[in-house]
Amino acid sequence: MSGSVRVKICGLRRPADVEAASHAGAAYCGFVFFEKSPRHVSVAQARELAISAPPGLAKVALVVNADDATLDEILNSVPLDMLQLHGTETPERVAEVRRRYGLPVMKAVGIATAADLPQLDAFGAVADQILVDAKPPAGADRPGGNALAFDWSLIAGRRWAVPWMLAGGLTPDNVALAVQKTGARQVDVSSGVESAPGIKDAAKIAAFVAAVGQ
Ligand SMILES: O=C(O)c1ccccc1NCC(=O)[C@H](O)[C@H](O)COP(=O)(O)O
Repeated sequence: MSGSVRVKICGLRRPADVEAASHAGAAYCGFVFFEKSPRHVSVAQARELAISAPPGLAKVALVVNADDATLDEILNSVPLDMLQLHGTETPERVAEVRRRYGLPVMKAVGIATAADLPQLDAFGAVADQILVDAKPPAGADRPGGNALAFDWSLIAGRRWAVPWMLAGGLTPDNVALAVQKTGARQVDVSSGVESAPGIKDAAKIAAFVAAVGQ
C-alpha cells in the first residue's frame, strides 16, 4: 500500500497494466484519449480495461479539449469514476462538464513559473480536484506525459480549496522527495513507470508505489 499518499498510474493500455496498478496498491488508473499519444486507447479498449479494474481502483478518462459528442461516446461505453481535462479547457467548460455528466472532474494545470500559479486558484474554485503538472516544453506534441518535472518549490506549502495531485516527471527514484518537498497527498505518474513510451512496466509501477509509501 502507499501509506496515506494516493497514487494514480496514468496511460494504461493493457489489462496487465490495470492488474499491475491494482496489485501495487494504486488508488486510480488513467486512460488517455488523445490520438497523438503513444498511450492513446480507443473507446473499446478503454471499456475492456475499465471492466477489468477491481473495486477500489478508480477509473479516470483523460481527454484534451473534448467536445460533448466525444465525451458522450466515451461515457456511454466506459464505466468511469472521474474525468481528467488536460487541455486548454476554461473554468466555464470545467463547470459545464461537471454539470452535464455528474462525474467528478479533475483539471490539469501546467506549471513552469510562478506566473502559472493563479490558474490553480481559478480551477480550484470549479473543479473537484486539480492536477498540478509540468507545463509541456515548447513544441511538445502533447500537453502532458512528457516526463518533465517542474520546480516543486513553487508550490511548497500551498493549498487549494479542493484535493490536488502532483504530476510531471515523477519516478520511483524522485517521488519520495517530491512528496516531502510539496506535501502532496496524491501523485500521478506515466512516463516514470514505463520501459518505453506507452509500455508500462509492472516492476516500475510496484517500485513507484513502494517508494511513495516510504
Ligand atoms: O500521457 C500522455 O501521452 C498524455 C497525452 C495528452 C495529455 C496528457 C497526457 N498525459 C498526462 C499524464 O499522464 C500525467 O497526468 C502527467 O502529465 C504526468 O506525466 P509524466 O510526466 O509522463 O509522468
